[in-house]
Parts: sequence; structure tokens; C-alpha cells
Amino acid sequence: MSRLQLDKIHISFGAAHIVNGVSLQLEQGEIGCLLGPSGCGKTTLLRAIAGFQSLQVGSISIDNNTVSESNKTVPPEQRGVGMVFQDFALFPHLNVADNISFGMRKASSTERRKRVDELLDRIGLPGYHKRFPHELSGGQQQRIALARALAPKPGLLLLDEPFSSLDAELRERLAVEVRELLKNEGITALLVTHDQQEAFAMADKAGVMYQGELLQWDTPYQLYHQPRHQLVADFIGHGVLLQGTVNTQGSLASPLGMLEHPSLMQVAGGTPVSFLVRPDDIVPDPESRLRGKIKARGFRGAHNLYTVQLSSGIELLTLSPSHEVLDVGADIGLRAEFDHLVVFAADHCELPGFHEQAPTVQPLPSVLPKSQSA
Ligand SMILES: Nc1ncnc2c1ncn2[C@@H]1O[C@H](COP(=O)(O)OP(=O)(O)OP(=O)(O)O)[C@@H](O)[C@H]1O
Repeated sequence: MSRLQLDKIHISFGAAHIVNGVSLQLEQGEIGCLLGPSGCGKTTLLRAIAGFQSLQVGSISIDNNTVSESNKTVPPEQRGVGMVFQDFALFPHLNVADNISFGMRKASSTERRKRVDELLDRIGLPGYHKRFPHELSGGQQQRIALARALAPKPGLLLLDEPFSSLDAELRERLAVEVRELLKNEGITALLVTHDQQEAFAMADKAGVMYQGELLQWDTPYQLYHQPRHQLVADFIGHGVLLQGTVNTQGSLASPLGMLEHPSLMQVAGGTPVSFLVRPDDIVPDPESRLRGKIKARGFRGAHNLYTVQLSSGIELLTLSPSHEVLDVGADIGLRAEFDHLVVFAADHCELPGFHEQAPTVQPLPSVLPKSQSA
């Protein structure tokens, strides 16, 4: 297992800056995931780590050996890096055993057989040695592609959207299985994906890229609960960003009411901010005067996700157990119940100090609970 370190790397194609100052680390045996919109530079970054793409600035080290910098690119075959790509083409004329052992040419035939047996067991396909790729399902082919990449025991494995051609259910199951397999094999891995659920299921560390920049490199939990940038908050999970203004008493006037939090005292009166409201921060409350109309309902298994529009036009999201169905078009009362606040300044960067404590929410006169207004 290897340690991977990227230090402020820049990659351009002509005048186009595709990767801008990306730094990240993966410790030995850690699994990392890169997320981000199409074209943000994820594959380019992976190709640079594999050695297929040179850098203009910065450095890439594997196990403290610099493998890429501005004037040096160690070739892919000398990096000890395995790869699984989206178009995982197995060799169609080779059977499963020969596909898996393809990269083990230096090993003895006994070693190869042993490793093939071991990997087929681990991926849940024992006895599949003699099958040909066209006799396998998509999920089975992808497992074999993974086994082929793992066979030579690379220190580092790079995976570029390895499950994207598979259906959602199989994708999620494979993500969990592959995490277990990588952990058992003790391999450090970096995965590119469009799918947050896949990233959450697999990653020890994950990051969101946007226009060539890595906005945050963190645990999946922190990406969701403590996004450092508004674009990360927007990209990860469901939620809405509401605007508010900090007043001179250190409170935040917002469409949900007056929010109070000690860290607001550090923010100058009159400062406009935005704050993140996740579906779990808003609870249905028939007694509340904060009311809206249900615009949409999405089934999420245990819960339904509702989009509710307030009379101001602002839309909020809320969750409710799926066995209690609320109708689209119905009037609903809502209450804000934050565990912590995530507040962004005008430059879209997070303001510090809001995580440790929950804010209190003073309903605005127009959103006082029914019982207090009579
Ligand atoms: N060899 C190249 N020459 C010129 N431009 C390139 C080259 N390779 C990639 N690009 C451009 O770099 C940008 C980033 O591409 P990249 O494939 O890294 O994005 P990505 O985040 O992986 O996207 P996707 O999620 O759609 O796969 C794109 O605008 C792409 O057109």
C-alpha cells in the first residue's frame, strides 16, 4: 500500500487551465473519491497520477518518491499504479483466469493460479475461471476488471467512474463490496465518480472539484455537514441556501425567523450572508405559522422528500416518514430545528465558528406559532 501526495499541481492544455493548484493526500490504505461536475478536471487529475499526463507546476509523490513535477514524468509502468476505467474492456478472446492474470507475467504459473483463485473468491465468482467475457453480466465483468487491476498487487489503484455503466442498485452494492475488497487487500485507492452515494459508501476522504480547483478535501461527513464553500454545499446532498442579514445586535434576520448564535457577534452589522438549510433542518409542524404549499414529493425509501414553497416564493426541503404521505398542493406548517449552522460570506467561503453550537430560532411575528399569536 502506498501513500499519495499531490502538491499544488497545475495542468494546462494550451491556454486552458484544466487543473489549478490541487493538493491532496491519501495515507496508506485510504480510499479517496473525487466528485465534481462534468469537465471540472477529475479524469485529467487521475491521468496525471497514473503518469499519462505531465504537469506544468507542482508535484506528485507516491511513497515519498516524486513521480511527476514540471520537468519529470515517471512512465506509468514504473509507478506501481493499477487502473480501472469506465470502459473496462476485458480482453474478449481471453477467459476470466487469463484476463485476471494478464498483468502477472513475471509471476510463476503456480503463483498466478493461486492469485486468480484468491481474487475470484474475494469478488464472489469462484469457479468462473473458464468463462469468457461475453458470458458474464455487466456487474460480473466489472468485478473481473477490478480483479485484473488488483492481481499484481499495486500499491495504488485509480478508478475512473468504474460503475457508471451499471444500474443504481448494483452500483451501490458494488461500491460497498469494492470498499471491503480494497480494505482486505490493503490498497490505497482514488476513485472518480459522479455519484455521491457511491462516494459516501466508499470513501475515507472525498473532495469536490470545480473548474480545476479542489474546493475541499475532507471526510464525507464533513463535506456534508461542514462544507467550506458554497459550491460544495450546493453539490453535496440536498439543501437550499437562504439569504439573510446580520443586524447590529448579532442576530441574523432570515426568511425562517431571527437566528441567534454567539458567532454572529463576530460578524459586522449589515453583513449579508447565506446559510445552508438541509431537509433535516426543517421539520413538519402543524402548529407552526411558518407555512407553505407542497410543490413536489420524492420517494426516498424510508422517507419522502418534500419541496415546500413559502408565500415569499422561497422553497424549503423537508423529510417525512414515507408511510405518512402528504399530498402535493397541501398546506403544511414547518419549523426550523438546526443542529448547527453553515454560514457563507459574500465571497462564498464559509464563516468559521458556527459548528459547535445550535442556533436558536426566534420566529418572526408573521411566523409565530398559532398558539402564541392570539
Ligand atoms: N488532451 C486534451 N486536450 C485538450 N483539452 C482537454 C484534453 N483532455 C481534457 N481536456 C479538457 O479538459 C477539461 C477537463 O476534462 P476532464 O476529462 O478531466 O473532466 P472530468 O471532470 O473528468 O469530466 P467528466 O466528469 O465529464 O468525465 C475538459 O474541458 C476537457 O475538454
